[in-house]
Amino acid sequence: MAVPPRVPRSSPDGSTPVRVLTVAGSDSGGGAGIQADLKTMLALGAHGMSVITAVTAQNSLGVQCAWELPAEAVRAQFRSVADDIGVQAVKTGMLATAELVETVAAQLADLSAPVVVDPVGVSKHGDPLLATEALDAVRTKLLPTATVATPNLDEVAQLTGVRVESEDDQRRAAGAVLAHGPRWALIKGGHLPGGDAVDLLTDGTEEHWLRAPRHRNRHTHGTGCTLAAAIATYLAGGYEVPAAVTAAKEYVTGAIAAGFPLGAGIGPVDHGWLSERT
Ligand SMILES: Nc1ncnc2c1ncn2[C@@H]1O[C@H](COP(=O)(O)OP(=O)(O)OP(=O)(O)O)[C@@H](O)[C@H]1O
Ligand SMILES: Cc1ncc(CO)c(N)n1
Repeated sequence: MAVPPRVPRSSPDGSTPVRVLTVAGSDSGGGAGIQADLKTMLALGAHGMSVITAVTAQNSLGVQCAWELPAEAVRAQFRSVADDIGVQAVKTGMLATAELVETVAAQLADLSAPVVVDPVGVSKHGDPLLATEALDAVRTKLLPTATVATPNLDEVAQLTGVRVESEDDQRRAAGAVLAHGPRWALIKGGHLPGGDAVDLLTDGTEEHWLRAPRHRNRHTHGTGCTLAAAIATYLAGGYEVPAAVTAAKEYVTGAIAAGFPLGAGIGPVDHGWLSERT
């Protein structure tokens, strides 16, 4: 198994340490959302910060309840972090409502740091994490701010209408996502059948097919959040997009292989797997 690097101790501007922000929902079970993101950032050697958009009561069986925060609370958290500590990359995850999508997009539009948009729509159990009325704001306000957008196949279908069943479809889906303005699209094939988990990264010119062995482990709670947070961490550390996504894929693949049972349902990936290796 490839062992991904940790980011350098100091960030590209010479300051220490690399600082990454996640704007996402809290997962009480600790496997996805804010908790997955902060663990990923720590594992890869960065200082993680958080803007909490929503609180979920969630475990290995699904999302039992969710409450979004007021837009003012989201804006205030963002300003506190950006104005004082400084942000070298941002990852967005669960944004819950159209108002929060617009609030976050407005903050991102003024930021010069790279942005990874994980357009979270539903949880692994099918529980909604984004209001259907918010899809338009994701397309028109959030995706244009993205350096990389990382939809899974359900999110691609929701956002673009493209149904993906093959690698050719992944290419068409990427074109449809790029039409909404992100610089790069990563179309994750984790939900496709096949011996490998294959993701397509493209900016419309370059194509990178990222392949990793599909692990038969059912403890995959938090895969999408972990991948997007790792990409943001590597971008904050000065990596170019293809190198950042390649290293992030190595990190999530190892975390899936090491995922463990907790609760009666789908357990979390192991964010700490690297510390066993190095
Ligand atoms: N069983 C598996 N073995 C190896 N890699 C996997 C497996 N399942 C998913 N992946 C990879 O994990 C990453 C996340 O993809 P996935 O499609 O699971 O995201 P997601 O559906 O957004 O996750 P989430 O359920 O957290 O929302 C991708 O790189 C994908 O290829
Ligand atoms: C809070 C949160 N964000 C994202 C996901 C995606 O799976 C989840 N299950 N929970």
